Amino acid sequence: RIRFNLLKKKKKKRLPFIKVQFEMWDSDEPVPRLELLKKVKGCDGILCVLTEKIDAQLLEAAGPNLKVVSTMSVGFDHLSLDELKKRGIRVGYTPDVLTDCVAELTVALLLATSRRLIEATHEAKTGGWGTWRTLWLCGHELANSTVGILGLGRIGVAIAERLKPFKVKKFIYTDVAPRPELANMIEAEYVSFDELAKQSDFLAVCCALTQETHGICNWNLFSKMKKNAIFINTSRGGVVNQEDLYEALSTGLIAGAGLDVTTPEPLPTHHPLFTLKNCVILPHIASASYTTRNAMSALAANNLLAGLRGEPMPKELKL
Ligand SMILES: O=C(O)[C@H](O)CO
Repeated sequence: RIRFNLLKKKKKKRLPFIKVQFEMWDSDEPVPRLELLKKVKGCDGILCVLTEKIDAQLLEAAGPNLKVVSTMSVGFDHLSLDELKKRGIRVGYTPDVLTDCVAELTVALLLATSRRLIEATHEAKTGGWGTWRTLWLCGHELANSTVGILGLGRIGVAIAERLKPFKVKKFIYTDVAPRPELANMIEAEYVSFDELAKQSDFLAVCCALTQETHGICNWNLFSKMKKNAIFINTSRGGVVNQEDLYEALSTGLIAGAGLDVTTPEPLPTHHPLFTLKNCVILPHIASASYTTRNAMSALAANNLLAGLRGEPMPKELKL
């Protein structure tokens, strides 16, 4: 629970001193919903992570004091933006500080998937490693490939910058409109959604989950992709139709998929995608480095405090 009082302004340029009373959920497990609904009552601000749904029900439970919601994430699909806007509640989020970390993990996942590293270590450990065989565990290489980016933002650029030294031949991207200022940084060509599907040897999904992108990676996309294509998703599980992805992977329509995000999370261990050798699934760890998580939490706290002071936030989401 957060209360704040403006005590005094010392000098003109100094930030006003605010006294904040807060209650912290001191566990790595999400706050049980009913408890959260009780605890937010009367709060002036909420700092949340992506497991908390900030929707009309929660905003009603918080009541009219609530002025700021600060999420420790770059993604904001867990926030009902319309409801927040309607109530004049400001929103902080954490872009930029996680870009390097997410791009690094995306490259790691791409290589683990395309060079079949998980399968390979499993074979080595469980007796599958026989004599050297010419086509055993062959994968697909980045050299001379075309890499497609679905949704070009800071993270897409950072991924391309890291992949370039692997001698990628061409970067292509699609988005709602061309983004020349970002595309020029990586010499990426703007193409249609269909061309992205047809041309990409590697396709990295980097778009935010919105009503427009929900389920956008479905049979329509997979059926146009190359047989050797590798599909990588480190954005949100909701952009993928998982039944269609399973079909595409199990029938050899595409070569492999690396997913850091799924629907739901955690993905139940009996889910069919876990049965596929050509699907590498990680438990949503793209931003999981100590440096990045510390930076995200500091930024989220500073967003919250700035919002409570009524000042511009370091990173405020335009509603
Ligand atoms: O939205 C985010 O910040 C990421 O998904 C967390 O890893």
